[in-house]
Amino acid sequence: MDNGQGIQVHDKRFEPYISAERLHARIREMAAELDKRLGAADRPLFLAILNGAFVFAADLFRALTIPAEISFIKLVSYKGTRSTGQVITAIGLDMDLFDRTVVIVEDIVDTGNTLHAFLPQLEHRHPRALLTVSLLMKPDAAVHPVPVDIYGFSIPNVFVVGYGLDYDGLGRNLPAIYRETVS
Ligand SMILES: O=P(O)(O)OC[C@H]1O[C@H](OP(=O)(O)OP(=O)(O)O)[C@H](O)[C@@H]1O
Ligand code: HPA
Repeated sequence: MDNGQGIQVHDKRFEPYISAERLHARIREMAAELDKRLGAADRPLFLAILNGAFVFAADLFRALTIPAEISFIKLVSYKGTRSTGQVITAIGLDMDLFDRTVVIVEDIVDTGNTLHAFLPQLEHRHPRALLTVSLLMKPDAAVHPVPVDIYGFSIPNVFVVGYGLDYDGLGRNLPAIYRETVS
């Protein structure tokens, strides 16, 4: 698929953007920051959002040295009424979050719609603290400002694939991140 110049996924061309080495170096730094910030927390609970975050979450979690738990949840979004806007249901969120230190793990915050709709649901469960961690964020695409406490890379408003991120189901297994080639 990779001919040295770029790759094809479905109908789109992509070019190398963030190498596997840069990803892993940055993730080690993020884990060190989390170790420091969560060192006093009692068994912080990492909640990784499926599907995209599964690769990042696995590497980030293994780079931590503090005792911590991890669980994976899937968000299903549908359009509510005009007053409720986007509605999100979390599948697999069956643990008690009361008084827990919870760390949301995302692969990307793009428009912010997902976390904007989901974070209030978590707040309603009264965690002791709620942190958000995202590998990537696209500030120029933000529709809703959402708090991202720790992020790996701030990127322009370009479509990216790889390292868990997909284009129509493909590309998640690429070890690095590629950006769409706009000709
Ligand atoms: O800030 P936003 O514009 O809401 O975009 C971010 C969300 O989009 C992606 O998920 P997606 O719904 O594509 O599902 P996937 O993780 O299964 O690919 C990504 O994993 C985030 O959850
Ligand atoms: O740039 C992106 N790539 C893949 N999935 C995404 N979900 C939100 N933004 C993106």
